[in-house]
Amino acid sequence: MLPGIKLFDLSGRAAIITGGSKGLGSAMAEGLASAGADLLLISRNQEEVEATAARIQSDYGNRTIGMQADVTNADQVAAMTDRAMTEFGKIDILINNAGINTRGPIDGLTLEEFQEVQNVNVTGPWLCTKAVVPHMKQAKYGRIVNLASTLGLVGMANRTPYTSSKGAVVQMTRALGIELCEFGITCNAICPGPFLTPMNEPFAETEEIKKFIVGAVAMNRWARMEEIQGAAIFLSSDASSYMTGSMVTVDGGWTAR
Ligand SMILES: NC(=O)c1ccc[n+]([C@@H]2O[C@H](COP(=O)([O-])OP(=O)(O)OC[C@H]3O[C@@H](n4cnc5c(N)ncnc54)[C@H](O)[C@@H]3O)[C@@H](O)[C@H]2O)c1
Ligand SMILES: O=C(O)[C@H](O)[C@@H](O)[C@H](O)[C@H](O)CO
Repeated sequence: MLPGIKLFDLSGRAAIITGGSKGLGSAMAEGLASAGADLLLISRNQEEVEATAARIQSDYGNRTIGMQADVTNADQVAAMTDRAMTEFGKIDILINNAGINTRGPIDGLTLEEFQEVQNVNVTGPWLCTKAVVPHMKQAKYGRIVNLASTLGLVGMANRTPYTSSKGAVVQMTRALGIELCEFGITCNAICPGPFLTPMNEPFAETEEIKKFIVGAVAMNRWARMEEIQGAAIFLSSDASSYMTGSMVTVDGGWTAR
């Protein structure tokens, strides 16, 4: 192994995770904390994100800070970046995880509902990346990990806002992967399959989702929350140094079919 390269070891690294208060964001926060990273978790819900940060810091002994910020608000994103620089002096890793999913047939959705999903899922990661990149360029190092989705790769009925936004995240990841690699910064995406997070819980018992889990997912089951952590640690670490603009599917074999 090359001197100074730390495969899967994130000790001494500082990461921002958006949407880090619950769901996949908090699962990935635990994964990165277990690999040694210090964390700034962002969410719109201050109480929730502070509670998650306190729990992770106490369980893993790293530094974990929770902060309220909306990824669609440029001033709040600037405050997020400033806070990370003040607390850690650098930003090694950005995980663009915050996202929303509004479902329904196209003729039952409003323009505002469509635009809100694009705003959070596409403008959010773009704004957060734009804010951290100058610091990463200066350090000549960075790992940007976007949470796309299998629904950025394949279609699903009644998901036009979400599939459109995740297709855009896939393409943004490819463009940034190419644009940033000359500065020592990689940008890759995870495309998760179905995880039983607060985003999906209200739909878990619907016939549509039950049929989908059995019919589309080769492993015939929901993912366990910790099953997102390997890909998140890998793409945040030196182990993925020759990857940029890549999609890593964690989908129980859904898109292999
Ligand atoms: N759950 C799945 O099966 C699944 C599958 C594929 C992709 N994803 C993607 O993974 C990511 C996380 O999904 P999840 O299921 O954990 O969702 P979730 O709803 O359980 O959690 C989303 C998090 O994002 C935060 N958030 C939402 N809008 C925000 C905003 N404007 N600013 C700041 N924070 C905001 C919420 O506060 C929360 O912390 C999303 O991008 C989602 O699209 C999820
Ligand atoms: O109800 C839904 O819209 C789906 O269940 C999604 O949330 C998927 O689980 C996920 O996006 C897979 O890529």
